[in-house]
Amino acid sequence: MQSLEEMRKELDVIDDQITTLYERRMKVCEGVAEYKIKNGRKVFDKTRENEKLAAVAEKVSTDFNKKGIRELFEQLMSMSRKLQYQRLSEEGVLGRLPFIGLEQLDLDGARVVFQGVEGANNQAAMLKYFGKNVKNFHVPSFRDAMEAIEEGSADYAVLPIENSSAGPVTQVYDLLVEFENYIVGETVLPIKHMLAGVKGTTLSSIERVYSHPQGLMQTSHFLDEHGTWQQISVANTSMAAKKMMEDQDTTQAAVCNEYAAELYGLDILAREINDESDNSTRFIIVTNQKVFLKNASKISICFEIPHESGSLYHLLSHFIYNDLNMTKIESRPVEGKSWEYRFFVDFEGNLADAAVKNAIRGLREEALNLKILGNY
Ligand SMILES: O=C(O)C(=O)C[C@]1(C(=O)O)C=C[C@@H](O)C=C1
Repeated sequence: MQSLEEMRKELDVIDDQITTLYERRMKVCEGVAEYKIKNGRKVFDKTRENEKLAAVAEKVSTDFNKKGIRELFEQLMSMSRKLQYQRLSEEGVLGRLPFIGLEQLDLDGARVVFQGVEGANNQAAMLKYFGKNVKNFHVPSFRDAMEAIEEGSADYAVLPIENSSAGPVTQVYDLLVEFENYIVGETVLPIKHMLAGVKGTTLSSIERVYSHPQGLMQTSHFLDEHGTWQQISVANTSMAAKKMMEDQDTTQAAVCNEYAAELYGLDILAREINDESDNSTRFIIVTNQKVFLKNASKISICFEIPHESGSLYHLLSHFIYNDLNMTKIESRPVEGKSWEYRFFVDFEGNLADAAVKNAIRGLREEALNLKILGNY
């Protein structure tokens, strides 16, 4: 039997050959890129790649090696594509993205819509971002807020997108796909939940507790201690508070913020019942124009992927090869396609950066239905 040293020497010789061949292959790919730039051809050619993968798998013997050689060539062709996108970027033929860069947002006389009623956390987020003199109105649902912007009755909407303890506000993710509205800003607000009821309500008189599903989730430890209370979801925490005022019923209570409790004349029965003491929610600012701030530093996109092994891995490699820092990934089911998912990715960058254009070009060619949700 050969010694380990001898086998390693043999591997070194083989690897030298592979390395030389790799460089030679990439040199040819540079030529392919030049050809494609000149002739306006797409970099990604799925048919050619599939033919290549089938051909190389034919040339090796065992199932293990067939799988291995496919993976190796998937990787080689993926590197080749990245090199080609880079050449396209250097030649300035990446194309323009349909977003207009602005020095600042047009906030003059802006009308802002938020979901809920007076006292909602959405309202507090709006006041934080736009200041207390902002012209505003509220609507019953997130969908209504999206529609208000789309049809132009509001210029901006403020929508919650994620909570530090309860996670994503999934409905807002889905609406971002459905509507031609774009994220232009974000703000994070600490959220402190109170348990509030009308005068005379006590912890022992409560039978039902009302709040937004996120409010119920974010206070689940406290609510679990009162397991007999029925938990009822309503559209907004402040709507729950308003309902308490309207019903004047001591068998029910609301999970809402302190301002809403005060506004609707409720007593606070328990303070800061949120599971996490630093509970906070991130809100996005949405508009109907494809604009971004020139100093924006975060991009949100979403895309579907072919239902094939390795698809997500290959798509995400566009971030790695363009040195882009991915900060978040979420997935949501695709409507009408059971067990297929749409991915939402946030990464650092500005739409004017070459690296970003390069990554988006690659993602657009290889993903299905890529949508840029905003740069902010
Ligand atoms: O043949 C091409 O068109 C190439 O760009 C080369 C190559 C490869 O590396 O083999 C790379 C990307 C395409 O998706 C298909 C194949």
